[in-house]
Order: sequence, then C-alpha cells, then structure tokens
Amino acid sequence: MILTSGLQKVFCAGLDITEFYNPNPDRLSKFWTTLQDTWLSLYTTSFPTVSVINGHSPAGGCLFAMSCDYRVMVGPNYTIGLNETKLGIVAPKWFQDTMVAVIGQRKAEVSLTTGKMYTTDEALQIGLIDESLPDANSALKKGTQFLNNFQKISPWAYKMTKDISRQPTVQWLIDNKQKDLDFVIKYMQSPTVQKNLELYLQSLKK
Ligand SMILES: CCCCC/C=C\CCC/C=C/CC(=O)SCCNC(=O)CCNC(=O)[C@H](O)C(C)(C)COP(=O)(O)OP(=O)(O)OC[C@H]1O[C@@H](n2cnc3c(N)ncnc32)[C@H](O)[C@@H]1OP(=O)(O)O
Repeated sequence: MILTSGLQKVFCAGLDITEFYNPNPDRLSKFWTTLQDTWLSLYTTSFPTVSVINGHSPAGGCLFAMSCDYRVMVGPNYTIGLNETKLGIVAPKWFQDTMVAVIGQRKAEVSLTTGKMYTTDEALQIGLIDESLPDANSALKKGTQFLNNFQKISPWAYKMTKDISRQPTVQWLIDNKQKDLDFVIKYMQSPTVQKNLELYLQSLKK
C-alpha cells in the first residue's frame, strides 16, 4: 500500500488542531480513540506500506509517514518532523517511540525537544526518510519498486518480522489506551495548553 496525498504541497498537515482547542470532551474522546485505532492498524499492517511524502508533513503527518515500512519524499522544498513542542504541547509516548524506532534515541530526543521541521535533505541525512526524489511521479515509482521487493518474500515471514520489531511500542499503547486517552482529555483542558494552542492557531492565519 502506498500512502500519499492528492494535494499539491501538503502530505498531511497533522491532526486538526481545532479539535484540541476549546474541546468538547466526548468529541475529543472519539477523535483520540479513532487516532489510536488508526495508528495501531497502520503500524501493524500484514502487508508492506510505503509513504510517498509529496508535501509538508508536520506532527501527525510525520507520525503516519513514520508508521509505514519505507519513506520516499519529494524534495527539496517540503518539511517533515514532530513539531509538537513548537505548538507548546507534548508528543505522546507512542509518537515518540515511533520516531525512536526510525532514527534512534539521540536524534529523536533532539528532534522532539526542538520540534524541528526537517527539509527533505536534512530528513534523509538523519534517516527520517529513506529516499529523496525530485518529483512526485519518480517518488511514486520508487515507492512501487520498494513494494516489488516483497514479491519474493513470504507474507508470513514479513509479518512476523515486523511484529517482533514493532511489538514493544504497539503493546504499550494496547495496554495503556484508556490511560493515554484520559491524559489527553485532561491535558487539553489545561489553560496553559489552551493558550499555547490559541497562539499557534493565530500564527497560522494569513
Ligand atoms: C506527557 C504526555 C503528553 C500527552 C499530550 C497529549 C496530547 C498532545 C498531542 C497532540 C498531538 C498533536 C499532533 C498534531 O498533529 S498537531 C498539528 C500540527 N500541525 C501543524 O503544526 C501544521 C500547521 N500548518 C502548517 O504548517 C501549514 O498549514 C502547512 C501544513 C505547511 C500548509 O501550508 P499552507 O498550504 O500555506 O496552508 P495554510 O497555512 O494556508 O493553511 C490553510 C488553513 O488551514 C489551517 N491549518 C493548517 N494546518 C492545520 C492543522 N493541523 N489544524 C487545524 N488547522 C490547520 C490554517 O490555519 C489555515 O486556516 P485559514 O484558512 O482559516 O487561514
């Protein structure tokens, strides 16, 4: 499966911040549970996945890209990263662990604490993406080539290998789903978090 965007310059703008701003707890609960379930499904697919990152990919966009098996990004003008600290919020543990699995503990810590958005070249350098291509068509071709590798791999061997590799992060969320949700609902009602989100949303307006 190839995960890509139909938009011109945005792969995924991340989670809809308006869902966090002045939230209705019931609605936020459904929103967050859907996110948890979507991520669990994507991170544990029984088939190979590639993200063809054909535009900017902040926060939740980066999470979805990192959750695929391989990342091909169009360069040089787009950016990718977990920028939550720039919004004055914190990336949850499973977001952070997903990044650690891709780029390693040290690089992830720097990346997460600074909320850095990497250009395509920088992302390639730190291993956040696997390949950089100049346009969307060649990126799609590269992504397809990667998937073709699996024609010679046993689906069972593929799935077992992926499960072993991803199991700790997946299991953590399965075991802590309700705790994670309760925390998000409480956290999003904090006046400090709300103020940070308000300022960030204002900064996005043109
Ligand atoms: C201890 C444990 C703690 C646990 C904490 C618990 C929970 C916290 C975790 C929360 C996790 C959040 C993850 C996220 O994904 S947060 C979202 C992060 N996303 C961003 O920062 C993206 C911001 N957007 C941009 O940078 C740009 O819009 C762009 C994607 C680069 C595209 O640029 P451009 O094409 O120029 O688009 P515009 O800027 O014109 O945007 C159009 C329009 O859309 C609004 N907007 C953009 N992104 C978002 C968004 N993610 N959510 C809501 N709204 C967004 C933007 O304000 C414009 O609105 P107007 O048309 O009304 O002006």
